[in-house]
Amino acid sequence: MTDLTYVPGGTAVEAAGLGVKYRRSWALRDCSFRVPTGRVCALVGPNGAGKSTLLSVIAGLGRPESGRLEVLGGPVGHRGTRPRVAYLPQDKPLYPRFTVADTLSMGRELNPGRWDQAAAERLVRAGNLPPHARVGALSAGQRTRVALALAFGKRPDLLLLDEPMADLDPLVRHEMTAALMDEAAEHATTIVLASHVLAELDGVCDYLLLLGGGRIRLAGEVEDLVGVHRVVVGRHEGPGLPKAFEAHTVVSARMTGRQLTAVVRPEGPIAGRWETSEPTLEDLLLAHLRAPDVPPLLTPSAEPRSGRAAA
Ligand SMILES: Nc1ncnc2c1ncn2[C@@H]1O[C@H](COP(=O)(O)OP(=O)(O)OP(=O)(O)O)[C@@H](O)[C@H]1O
Repeated sequence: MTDLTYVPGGTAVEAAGLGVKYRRSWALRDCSFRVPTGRVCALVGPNGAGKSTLLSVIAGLGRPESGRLEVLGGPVGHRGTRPRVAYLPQDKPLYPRFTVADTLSMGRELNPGRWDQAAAERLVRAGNLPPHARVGALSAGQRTRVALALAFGKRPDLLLLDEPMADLDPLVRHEMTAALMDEAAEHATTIVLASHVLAELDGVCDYLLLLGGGRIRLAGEVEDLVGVHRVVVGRHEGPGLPKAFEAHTVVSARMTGRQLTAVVRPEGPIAGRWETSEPTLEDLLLAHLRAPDVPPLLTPSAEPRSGRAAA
C-alpha cells in the first residue's frame, strides 16, 4: 500500500527517468530530480524546454510515458494527494461570468476542509477588486490576482505556478512575491514557480530546476549551485580559451576587447592572474542558458532517493 504520510522535511516531488510525449515527440526525456518539501523552487528554461509540461504532469494532468513521478509521497494524481496540490497554469482558467465573490465561493465548495477564505479575500481586497465585479470584465493582471487567490485559498502543500507574474505591474509583482514568500514561510508550502524573469528569482527562490531540451540541466539548492561556479575576469590574447581553463568546466565565455569574462565550474584553483567572484543567480542562469551542452549538475538533495525507474 502507498504510504501517503506527510513527512516534514520530506520530498515534495521526485522524478526518476520521467518521460512525457506529445504524439511522437518527447517534451520531457529521462528527467530525474527531487524537490524537498518547504522549498521555493524556480523552474527555468528556454521556450519549449518543457516547463509547462512538467508542471502539468506534476499537477496530475497528462500521463508520463515513462519513468516514475511521485508527488507529496504518493504516485502522481493519487486521490489522497490531489487536494493538497494547487496548479495555476499560464492561461489561468476562470469562469468569466462568475463574479469575484462567486469564484471564491466555488473555491470554498471545491476544497472542503482546506479552504482559507480569509487568505483568499485578503489577496482580492489588496487589489481593490470589488467582490461583485465579473471576472470577464477584469484586466489580465486583475484576473491573475483572482487566480492566485484561488490557489492560495486552497492552502496547498504544493503550489505549482506557471509564469504567474507575467501580466502583473511591477508593484503588484512585488506584493505577490512577498505574499508567496509569506505563504512558504508560514505554512511550509513547497512552491514550484516557472519564470523567465531571472532577476526576480534571486532572493525569492532557494531551489532551482533548470530544464533544457526536455532534460534536467541543473537541480538543487540555489546557494550550492551558485557556490560551485565562479565569474572569472582577466586579460586574454590569442584564439580560444586560456590553457589554464582546460582543467575546468567553462559554462560560457565572452571577450570584450582583450578582457575575457567567463562563468566557470572550477575543479580547483585556476592558474594565472584572474579576478574571480561568485555569480548572481541571474549570471549563472544566463550562462547555462547560453550553453546547452554543459554537463548537468544535481546537488545531493536533488538526486532521487529511490533509484531510477524503468519505463
Ligand atoms: N499540446 C501540445 N501538443 C504537442 N506538443 C506540445 C504541446 N504542448 C507542448 N508541446 C511541445 O512540448 C515541448 C515543451 O513545451 P512546454 O510548453 O512544456 O515548454 P515551456 O518550457 O513551458 O515553454 P515556454 O517557455 O515557451 O512556455 C515543446 O516542444 C512544445 O512544442
